[in-house]
Amino acid sequence: MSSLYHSVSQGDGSYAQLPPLPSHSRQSTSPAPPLPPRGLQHRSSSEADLQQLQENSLQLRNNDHGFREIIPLPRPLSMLDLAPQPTHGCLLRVAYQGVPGAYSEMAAGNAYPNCEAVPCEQFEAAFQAVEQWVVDRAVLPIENSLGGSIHRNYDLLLRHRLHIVGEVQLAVHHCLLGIPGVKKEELVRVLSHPQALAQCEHTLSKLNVIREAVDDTAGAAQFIAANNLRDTGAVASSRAAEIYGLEVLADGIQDDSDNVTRFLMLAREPIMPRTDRPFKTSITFTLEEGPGSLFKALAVFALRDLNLTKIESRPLRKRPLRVADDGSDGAKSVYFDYLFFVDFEASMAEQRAQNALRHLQEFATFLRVLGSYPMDVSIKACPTSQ
Ligand SMILES: O=C(O)C(=O)Cc1ccccc1
Repeated sequence: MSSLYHSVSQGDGSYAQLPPLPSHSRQSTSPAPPLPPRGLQHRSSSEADLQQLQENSLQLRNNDHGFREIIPLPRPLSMLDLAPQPTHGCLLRVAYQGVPGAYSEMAAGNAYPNCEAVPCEQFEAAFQAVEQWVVDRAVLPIENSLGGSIHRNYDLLLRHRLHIVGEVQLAVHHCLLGIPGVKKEELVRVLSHPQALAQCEHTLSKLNVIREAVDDTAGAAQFIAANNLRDTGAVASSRAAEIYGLEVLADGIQDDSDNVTRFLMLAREPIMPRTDRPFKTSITFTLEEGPGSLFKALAVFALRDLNLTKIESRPLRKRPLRVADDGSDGAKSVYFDYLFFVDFEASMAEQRAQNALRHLQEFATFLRVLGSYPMDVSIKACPTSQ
């Protein structure tokens, strides 16, 4: 499996290359200044202090001048190093697309309480901010219980080489926002993220307004407030109303009260898969064209009792069409070529998951593990205006 899944080391349960520590906490690799000859150094010769030094992974050795010097040794790993760090997230910087008040910002706060959420104009900027060490994580909305998959974001997952390190399921509660004093019947148009507009289709068609898609929900609210647009409303969160000084003209306007969006947390490095809590693994693969090829691919999971939670297919951008000979008469067929995305309930630390992917690798023409990460088994509530 090592060619499919490699992991390095790091904090918050994830394993990343550590940035340089501040100099006061860095263990020097250059030889420590020589200690005075024994006898003058009662402290270092005492049993307790020597033990302390050993605990600090230092070794005393006579140097060329007969002085004792400290040699740093690698500190043995303890169980504490292997346990995931508590996700205080206080030092984590998490990039999201949108402006404050966006649902992605809430998802970031749910995944990493006390993190610093960093707004980005576009997803591309959020991904690059992680890749260039400007931030530690990026948040990506990936699917919604009403609107389905956010296809563009599946494509982004593939274009970049970030790893999925977590997920958050947020119950999205949409409000219709407007300039204070405006009545919802006075609105001529409503701006929002396309997913939000789709999730409020029923309410918006009753209002008979023009719908306009913008990059994010809170950005729509900010735009209306900044331009004092009395004929325009925004579908956004009640938090966006507070931030931009808008009024909630209607609350809970999504077509179904069960409106849940799933967000992915992305990092430069994968996390160490574990088996002591429910994990999910996301993969993407391509298959040879032919009867039953997808059936065969899915059987590798069924055979090992691995529950699939999601399957999605996207046209293969670089090679969307395949022309094949159909028979002796020279007829040709044109097929669409697809990339499949599958999520299954297991950790890559489990033998059955490794076996399933080894099996799939035998006939998949491409296979990549996007991440193995703790499953969000709850649905987080989004703040409401009441
Ligand atoms: O625009 C936002 O606020 C987002 O975070 C994207 C989004 C839009 C609609 C539902 C969930 C997430």
